[in-house]
Amino acid sequence: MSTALPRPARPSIGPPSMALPALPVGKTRKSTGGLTVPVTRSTPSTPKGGLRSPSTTFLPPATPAPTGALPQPRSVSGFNAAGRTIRKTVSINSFPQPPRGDARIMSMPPSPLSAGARKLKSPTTPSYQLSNGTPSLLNGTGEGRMVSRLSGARNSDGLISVSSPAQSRSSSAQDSYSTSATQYDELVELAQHKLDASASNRRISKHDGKGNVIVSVRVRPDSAGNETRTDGEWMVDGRKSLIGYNGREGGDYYYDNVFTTHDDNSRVYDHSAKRLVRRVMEGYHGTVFAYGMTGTGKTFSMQGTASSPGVIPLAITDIFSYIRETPSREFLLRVSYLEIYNERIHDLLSMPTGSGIGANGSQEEIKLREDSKRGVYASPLKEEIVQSPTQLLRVIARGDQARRTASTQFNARSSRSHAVVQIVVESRERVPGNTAADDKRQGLPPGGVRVSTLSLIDLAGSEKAAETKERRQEGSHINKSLLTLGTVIAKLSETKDKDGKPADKDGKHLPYRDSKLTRLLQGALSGGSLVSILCTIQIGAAGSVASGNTHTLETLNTLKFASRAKNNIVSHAKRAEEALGAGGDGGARVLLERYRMEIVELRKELESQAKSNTKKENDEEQERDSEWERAREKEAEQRHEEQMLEMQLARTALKERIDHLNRLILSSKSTGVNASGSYSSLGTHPRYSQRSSRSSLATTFKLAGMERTGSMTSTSSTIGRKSTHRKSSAEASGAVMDDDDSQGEFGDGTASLASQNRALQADLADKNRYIQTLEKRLLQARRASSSRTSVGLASGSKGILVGEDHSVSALIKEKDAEILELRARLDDKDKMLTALRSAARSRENADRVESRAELSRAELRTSQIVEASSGSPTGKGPTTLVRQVSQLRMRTKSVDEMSKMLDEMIQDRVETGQIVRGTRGSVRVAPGSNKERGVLMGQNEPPIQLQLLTKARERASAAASLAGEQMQQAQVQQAQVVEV
Ligand SMILES: Nc1ncnc2c1ncn2[C@@H]1O[C@H](COP(=O)(O)OP(=O)(O)OP(=O)(O)O)[C@@H](O)[C@H]1O
Repeated sequence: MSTALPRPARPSIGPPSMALPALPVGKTRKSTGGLTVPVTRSTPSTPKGGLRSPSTTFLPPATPAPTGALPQPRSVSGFNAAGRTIRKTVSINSFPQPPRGDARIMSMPPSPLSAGARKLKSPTTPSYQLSNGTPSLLNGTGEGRMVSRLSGARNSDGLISVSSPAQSRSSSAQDSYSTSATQYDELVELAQHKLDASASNRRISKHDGKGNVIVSVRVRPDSAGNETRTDGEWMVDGRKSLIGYNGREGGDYYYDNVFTTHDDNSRVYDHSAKRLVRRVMEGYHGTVFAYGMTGTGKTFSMQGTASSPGVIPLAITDIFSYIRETPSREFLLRVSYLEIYNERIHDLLSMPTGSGIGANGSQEEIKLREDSKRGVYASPLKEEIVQSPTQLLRVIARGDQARRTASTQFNARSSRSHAVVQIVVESRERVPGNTAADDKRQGLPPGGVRVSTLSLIDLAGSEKAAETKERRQEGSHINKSLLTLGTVIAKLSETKDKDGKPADKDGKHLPYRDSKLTRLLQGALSGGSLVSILCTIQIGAAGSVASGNTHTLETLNTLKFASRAKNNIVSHAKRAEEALGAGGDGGARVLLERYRMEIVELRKELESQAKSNTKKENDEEQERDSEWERAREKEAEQRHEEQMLEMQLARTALKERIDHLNRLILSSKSTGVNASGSYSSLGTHPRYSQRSSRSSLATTFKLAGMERTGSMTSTSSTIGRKSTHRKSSAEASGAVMDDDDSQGEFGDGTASLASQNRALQADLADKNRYIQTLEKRLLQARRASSSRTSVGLASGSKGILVGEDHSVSALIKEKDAEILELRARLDDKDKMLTALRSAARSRENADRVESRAELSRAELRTSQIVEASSGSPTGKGPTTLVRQVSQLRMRTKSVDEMSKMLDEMIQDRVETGQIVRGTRGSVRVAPGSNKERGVLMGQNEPPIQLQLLTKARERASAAASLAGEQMQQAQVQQAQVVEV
């Protein structure tokens, strides 16, 4: 959506460029030293203390103005009512609104300045009914039209027709300022509507681009803060936007705005830049620059102070206000800040702050490039995207810090470089009804992006002379670039060369390339931009520095520069076209579009990532769950295995213990039970193991074998046959007691008893150790179980672990019970052994008595036999036979006694219900007996005691029958012997 602004016709009467005063070059100024203040003070009609009325004060000189004078000679005839109206139209502030269709077609003077010039030419031209103005983008809403009624109203306030004292004017000026431009615009708008209907036949030139250029002059107060004196050569009239100089080369200079010393920065901004800034936000390029001699207030006007912000901060405020007020579009702002110092471009945003002069040696050289779309631009240049006024101001303040300043003759902090703040505004229309989120979701570009640029330039001040070499060098560069600027502006025309490029009136190239400044301003000066030029002057009081001849010349030069700029610069600024997509017009520069596309892409990527992430998360969660399940199962398995292991261990331990006990019992049998099945008297209980060795030995002797007793008897009776007895004893032992290993290596029973004692004690120690080991294991199992229980409780798996704990506890209890039972069994054995010992003792006593009697009887019989049959043919003596018979009898008796004793014990058990006697004499464990369970641990075997008892009994029976047979054989032999 581009708006082709009307290209204004060149002013029919332009300032004669050839007659312009020299530009601010030192030498020139020196040569023009003769431009002294004209002796116009003598003008008798100048009212004292007040601004001279144009009609009375600024009479045209008797002689025509010098040829070099600007074409705004004072004209008395021009200041009639009509002239006032005309003058008013000169002010760009009162310019009407931008062109609107047919309403713009009005027969108006094409340009404010040309109107002024026309006024000079036709001073008696009657005033226009419609106060006109060049159709301009910078004139608010008036669009270049103003009804005479309005003019009349303005006239009626006496601002134009009646010159007022300075004080009166200044207060009026203030009033004027307090009446906002917007209000004024509204009035004009109202008038325009009325005009549209009635004046459609009137046409204004749509082609006068001068309305797009505003030239203002600001007068700085003197250093003492005094009001600018208007007596003498100078006259400043803010309302008339007039500066009159009464001296040599003097004249009246009319501009769009003349700001007096009373006008503050806010007013300056409102009238010179506000509308331009607004147009930039609408898509036009705009350039504001301050031009003037050093120390006249350029920086003060552009930057201002904290209490009185200048054009730059006020523009920034307006930019963001516009963005706020325009919800239908979205904006992106980026800012760059460069300076041209000694004809080199430096990026002020890339320089370290406070670097001062010459501290940028390491910076990459920035060059000016040209592009058909962008025009002339500096590259590489840092651009910062800003999102708030504060941020933007901070960026600019940072650049200010880096800017070069130095003290000069007229300014303690003089800018030594041209500084260019460039704010690039990208904007795009939002699709109606769609929120930004919708746009992003759909990924549809809602519209093209429009890019416009606002350049705010604070030029370095022209300077005549400098004290130091450095200042002189700076000054020469500054002056050269300003001279080139003035030259270009002076040569500006609508003429194009054969290539279609702007050329001067003679068709020659314009010297834009002669300086970096003009090259950079080329786009603005050649009409592609709205332009506002603020020229600052100081015409101070008499006696001040500013009142010197040189200073006056500089001031005049500034005024002439401003006049030329106003007359020559023609702006055909067009609203920038909207670039569709990143590849459209504007190309890669359109960051907004790029960002938007990037956002859309990123959003898509994010969504797809989010989807895949969600899926991945689900998968991971499932994986985690299954892993957790697996871990739990594994843990449970491990726990189960541990439990099984513990149980196995416990079972193994118990089995071992049972085996051990069984071994002990068997060992007891082997050591303590003789061939007739009697038991060793040594118990497993410690207290029994500590019994006196004498008792044990005695018992063992009795249990070890009857041949031992026999041996003793034999020894005691037949000392001379000791060796024979021993042999016989060994034979008998080998024949009768095959399983008796308790006799020891010496076979005398004494050594065996000692070794038995040792073995039993060792067994006892083993058992104790074993019990301790078992107790330790149980303790460990308890601890492990309790720790698992606590862990299980902490992890919330109460049920399982508590259950497990119960099973472990039950196991422990069971094991405890088993231990108790084992102990009880040991006690039982001890008791049994004690009983066996006592029985053996009593039997031993009885045996002694009986054996003595038997011995005497046998000896008696033997002696009788010997006497009856001397010299036996068998070789066996009758004494040996008798002894054998005696031994057999004793053994038979002993076996009987043992059997009897065992029967008694079995009977005891039967009575106590521990065992049940079968029908054929067999025994078995009583069902439900605790001991059975304790001993057998679930095995279907009879208890060890019973096995032993049964076995002993069987052996005893076998021994008895054997003894009986032997006895019978002995008796037969004896009978044979007797017969023999
Ligand atoms: N309108 C004004 N009202 C009050 N003080 C002003 C005004 N204009 C300028 N000054 C003061 O004058 C001094 C010089 O002003 P400034 O630095 O803006 O001049 P300049 O034109 O930028 O000079 P240079 O070209 O050397 O940088 C500053 O101290 C500033 O405060």
